[in-house]
Parts: sequence; structure tokens; C-alpha cells
Amino acid sequence: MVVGEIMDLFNILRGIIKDKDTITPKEMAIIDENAEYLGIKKILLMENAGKSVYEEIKDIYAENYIIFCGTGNNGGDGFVVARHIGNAEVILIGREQDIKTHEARENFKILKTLSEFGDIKIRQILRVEEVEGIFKQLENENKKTIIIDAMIGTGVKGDLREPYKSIVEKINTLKKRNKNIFVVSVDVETGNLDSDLTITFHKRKTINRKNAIVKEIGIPKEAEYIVGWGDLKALKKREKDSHKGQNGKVLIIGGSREFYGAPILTGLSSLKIADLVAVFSVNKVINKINHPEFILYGVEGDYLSSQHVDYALKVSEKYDVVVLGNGLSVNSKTRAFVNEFLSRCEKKVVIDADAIKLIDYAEFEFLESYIFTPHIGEFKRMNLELDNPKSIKNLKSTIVLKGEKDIIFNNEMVKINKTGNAGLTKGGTGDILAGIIGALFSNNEAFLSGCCGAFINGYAGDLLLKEKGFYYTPMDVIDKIPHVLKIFEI
Ligand SMILES: NC(=O)C1=CN([C@@H]2O[C@H](COP(=O)(O)OP(=O)(O)OC[C@H]3O[C@@H](n4cnc5c(N)ncnc54)[C@H](O)[C@@H]3O)[C@@H](O)[C@H]2O)[C@@H](O)CC1
Ligand SMILES: [K+]
Repeated sequence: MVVGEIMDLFNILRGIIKDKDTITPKEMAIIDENAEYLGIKKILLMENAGKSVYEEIKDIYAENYIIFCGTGNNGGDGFVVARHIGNAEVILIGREQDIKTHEARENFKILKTLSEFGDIKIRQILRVEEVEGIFKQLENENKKTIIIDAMIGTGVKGDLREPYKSIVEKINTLKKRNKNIFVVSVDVETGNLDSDLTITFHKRKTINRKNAIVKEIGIPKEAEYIVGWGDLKALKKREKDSHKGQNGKVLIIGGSREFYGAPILTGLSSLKIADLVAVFSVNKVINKINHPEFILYGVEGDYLSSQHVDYALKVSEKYDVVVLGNGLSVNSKTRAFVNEFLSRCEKKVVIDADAIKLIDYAEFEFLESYIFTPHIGEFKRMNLELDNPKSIKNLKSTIVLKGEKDIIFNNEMVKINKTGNAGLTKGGTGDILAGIIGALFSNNEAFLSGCCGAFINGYAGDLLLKEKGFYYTPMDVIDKIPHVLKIFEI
């Protein structure tokens, strides 16, 4: 499939799977990072965010501006608003050295310099008692005052802690007592703050309690649908004190008399990420495996068949994810195995290669617990009518359609991945992708696992292209997986 065809297909899917109007903080963080992946710096977005708040409030009459800023990027937006207003009192909740991000720090430094010459005042506080005086004064203030809440935005975790909790309560009480106070929240209302106006960025957030005004801040629509390092950062982090098994247990079911290498490649790539990897196959394959890292389950015969289903199901109970299909061969025995296994298996399954060809799609239900990884030839057998919205609406499984660009979709989301190059057309690289996705799927949602798997696999190929040109092997790709994970600090 050439790139033009891939883009046509992608655009058909985008026509059916509509963008969401309201997004979660996690989705916003992915978009934000992927805007940077596309070359748009976060500090530019912060500038646009702060400026858009200023534009929205500049015509509201006020003589006083007090901006409460937290130590994350929501606070950073507040610093930008202060600079645009020009005569504001900024209250940083924390110390300068507590400011968490580069962008917020840069904007704070500018404000500090401005405060030496102009009408910006800065205070750094740790306890609510340090602002009691301000609240007392504001209670009897006759001048119109705008309080800006740049305390916490989409980075909120759990219930509000002090001193935020008390500051929010104080502002709520103050508003009831003095009608001259107008409260504006930046992006998200902090805690249960009773703000009069909320200005949110790019898209409405699921955690907005009020009807927020949405402002564009220069995030291109492509940042919503391209796979980038933002997706990788959304993967569940490996805990430092985690123990064996917590980072994924993957069972590879595949292999046959003819094809013994495919499940090994899948297993080896899974092993770079997951804690435990097992291979279930015919003994002809198992006997050829001499990797001490694998747990091995062998059965008699040339092919897996229906008589092996009970055992395969029993074994699969010990694992988080099954990767099914690599090197299985296509015949009546393996067809019976695949269909019976899937109809009885309740685990998450990555369905690849021959398994995609063997499924009887007439009675098949595309469950949420499945990820399919077809190339276009396999995809065509899957009985999905892409120009029929009904067919896509019922598609709960995630599909990773491999090609020069990979399209990842289900009935709610569609994304495209641009990592990878022509060196990845060699036999075996598809097995590697299935292994990576299987490992990620142990601890992450299907769609995110599909996106990140495609990105990691392609990026490994891109590193190799730089080093060796197009002539690298599947084993080289496997060896590069840890490098990719290190680059993106996964
Ligand atoms: N997503 C985007 O595209 C953009 C985001 N920007 C801003 O960045 C914000 C997100 O920034 P961050 O991810 O740095 O996070 P936030 O600044 O929203 O929040 C993180 C800070 O809040 C503290 N915090 C979190 N939960 C708390 C709780 N329960 N009690 C007390 N303190 C708590 C954290 O310790 C940290 O200091 C957005 O809301 C938005 O305002 C903008 O700069 C522009 C672009
Ligand atoms: K806020």
C-alpha cells in the first residue's frame, strides 16, 4: 500500500471516528507532548495560553489583579497572564526553587526582572496564614478585583492538599462577602473553587466543573492524531520497587513444523519489556529454542490443533496477555485451534499473522480485549467494511494496520504513526511488533499499546537506518528496543 492509499484510508476512518469535544487530562498531556514532537515548543503554547486568558479578561473592568500560581505549568500560564496585564500581584504558592518545569521557570524569571522596574509584585508563600492580610483587605475592598486561579490545572492528583485547600475556601468565602470580586480559572477550576469564568485550552476537559470557554493556543489538529513521544510518556511507568511479574507476563502461542523462528522473534522482543515470556508450541519448535529466558510449553504434532486447546487455555491463565498466530501455519488443524481457543479464552490477546487469516469472521465478535496487527493483505480478510460506519461502530478491538505509515484504530479513536522505514519490510519484523505490543498490553490499554508498539518498532528501525542503512536484520531491531525505551525514558 503506497502512502497515498494509506492517507485515503486514514481520512475515511477520520470521517467515521469523530474527534472528541471533551478530553481527559491524560489525553491532553499526550496531545501537548505530541505538539512538541511536531516541533511546537511548550513555552510557545504557554505563551499562547496566557495571552488568550489576558485577551478574554482585558475588557472586564477591574482595578486590581491578584494571581495565585502553583508550581506546575498552570502556574506558568499565570505568570504569562501577569506579564500581559502588567500591574498584577502574583502569589506563588511555593518557593521559586519548587517550580517544576522549565517553561514555568523561564516565565517566572521574566516576571522577577519586570518586578524590579514596573507594577508587578511577587510573593512566595508556603502557608495560607501568609495571605490572611490580603484576604482581610479584599473583604472591604470597593475596587473591582479579578482573582486569577492559576494554581492547578490538568496536573491535579487526588484531593487538594494544603495550602491550596484553604486558599480555595478563602476565595469562595470572599466571593460571597464582596461582590466586587471576580474569579477567573485558568484551564481547570482548582478543587471546588467557585469561579465566575473558566478559560480552557484546545478542548474542554472532563474535569472542568463549569462551562468553560475554549481557546485555541496553537496546537495543530495533527497533534491529536499523530503517534509521538506523548503516547510513550502515557505508558504505565515501571515502578522502581516492582517485583517479578508486575511488568508483564506474556504467552506466545505460535510456531509449526515449517515455521519455528516467528514465535522466537516475538518472544525475544516481548522479553525486552515484559518480566516473563513463555512460548507454547509444538515440540518441533520448542526443541529448537535455546534461550534460557523463556518458559516453554510443548505439545506433540506438526501443528497446534483443537486437541491442544484445553492445555493452552490452562497455561494462558498464568499470563496477562497471549500473542497468537506467529508461525502457526494456515490449515484446518490450526484453523480449529485458533477459533476454539479464541471463543473460550478470556485473556487479552494480540492476534497476528496466521491467526488473522484463520479466524472465521462470520460469527466473530471484535472484543475490547483484542489487538489485531494485520498488514493490508491480512486486513482485507477481516470482514471490516471501512466505508460502512456501522461496521466500525461495532469494532471494540484495536487494529494496528501495518504499512509505510501505521494506522491504529478502534470504534472511538484513530491515529497514525510515521516512524519506520523500508528496512522494516524484512520477514520477521511483524513478529517483533506483535511481541512489543503484547508486552505493553500487559499493563496498558489496548489503543495506547498499539500506538506505542508501532512507534517503538519503527523508531528502532529509524535508529538502525542511521547506523547501518537499510540492511539491518530483525535481530538488530530487537536489540534496539531498549535504546528506544531509554531515549524516551520509559
Ligand atoms: N496541555 C497543554 O497543551 C498546555 C498546558 N498548559 C498548562 O499546563 C497545565 C498542566 O501543567 P502540569 O502538568 O505542570 O500540572 P499543573 O500545573 O496542573 O499541576 C501540577 C502541580 O500541582 C500540584 N498538585 C497536583 N495535585 C495536587 C493536589 N491534589 N494538591 C495540591 N497540589 C497538587 C503538583 O505538585 C504540581 O506542582 C494545564 O492545565 C495548562 O494550564 C499550558 O502551559 C499550555 C499548553
Ligand atoms: K486552575
